[in-house]
Amino acid sequence: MTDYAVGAATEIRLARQASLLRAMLLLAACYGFVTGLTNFFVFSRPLIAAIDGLVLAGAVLSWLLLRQARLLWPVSLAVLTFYGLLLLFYFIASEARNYSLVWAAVLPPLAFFLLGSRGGTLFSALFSLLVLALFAMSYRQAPVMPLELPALLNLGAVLVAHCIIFRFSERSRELAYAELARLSQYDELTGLLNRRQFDAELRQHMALARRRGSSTAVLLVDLDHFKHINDRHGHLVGDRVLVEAGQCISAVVRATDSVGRWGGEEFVIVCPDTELSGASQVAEKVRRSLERSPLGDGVQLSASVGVAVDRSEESVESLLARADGALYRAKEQGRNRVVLEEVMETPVPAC
Ligand SMILES: Nc1nc2c(ncn2[C@@H]2O[C@H](COP(=O)(O)OP(=O)(O)OP(=O)(O)O)[C@@H](O)[C@H]2O)c(=O)[nH]1
Repeated sequence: MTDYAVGAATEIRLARQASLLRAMLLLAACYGFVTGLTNFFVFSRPLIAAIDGLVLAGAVLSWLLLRQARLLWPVSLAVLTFYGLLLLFYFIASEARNYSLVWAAVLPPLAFFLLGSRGGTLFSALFSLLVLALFAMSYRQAPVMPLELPALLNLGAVLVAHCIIFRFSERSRELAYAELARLSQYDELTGLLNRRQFDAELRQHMALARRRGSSTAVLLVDLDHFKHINDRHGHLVGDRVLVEAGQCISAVVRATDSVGRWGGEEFVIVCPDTELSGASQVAEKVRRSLERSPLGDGVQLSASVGVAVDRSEESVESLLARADGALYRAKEQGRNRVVLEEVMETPVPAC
């Protein structure tokens, strides 16, 4: 995805995480309120009612903290840890007389969604180990543990299955997201930046250059008579020529320059901190390198290059349009050449 798209997708994910966490906190608050009143007034168990009160208080406090978006991750971790430990304590305090431990199965999916695959795995593994340790200890102190062994084994197995399923699902989501990000930034055939991403990088280079008082050069490179190559050698060879032309261009420019595929048989290069004279040398280097190297199993080709350098307060579109104008003249003048933008004469003030 472009930086903008990646940012937007991340915002959506964070908003969804916050929504789920709020829904869970609401559930915990209602549960704490209802069971607290029931345990206090109906069953006369003030200790258990006090734990219910903690469930309610934890939910309200976390809800308030969540109003600050930057606290989402720490609040998520704190909520999972707090309720995980409270759950185990509740189970022990109620002498395992209720089914509160089934809530243990809710924590791993929540942890994977809120903390990602790595954080979710770590949290769920630690929590599952704690639950298993509790089983083991309770069984050594029988008859404190009234739940039957098969029920406990089933719960343990559900916890492990949840860890596997939700880790798999979260990893799949993360991999799909990374692949979408790659596809939306790079050209599928050549692996160079695509037009949108190149545009975003050019915008950034120009803004930085403006702050530093330097200039940014743009070079548009168009392979000459590419249609003939396709017609004579076929589209597969044409594709290979495009891939190798991209590699050839990337090999001769600086690591700080960015190379993109502008579309079809046209490439674009941005050279930060570069004046017109420097850009003209880069363009000549690119042109000569493409002319010298037979590409796609021996296809000889040439390229025309148009060069422009940004002017103060100029837009990306206008800079690219001037580079395109220079490229158009290179084609008109017979191809296989570098043409620089027409430098505007500074008007001489009238005496
Ligand atoms: N193999 C292949 N060909 C492509 C691709 N994209 C565009 N082309 C071809 O590139 C050719 C461009 O043709 P023109 O725009 O006429 O340009 P040209 O033949 O290079 O001529 P000049 O630019 O005027 O020198 C067309 O035949 C397109 O089909 C691609 O991804 N793969």
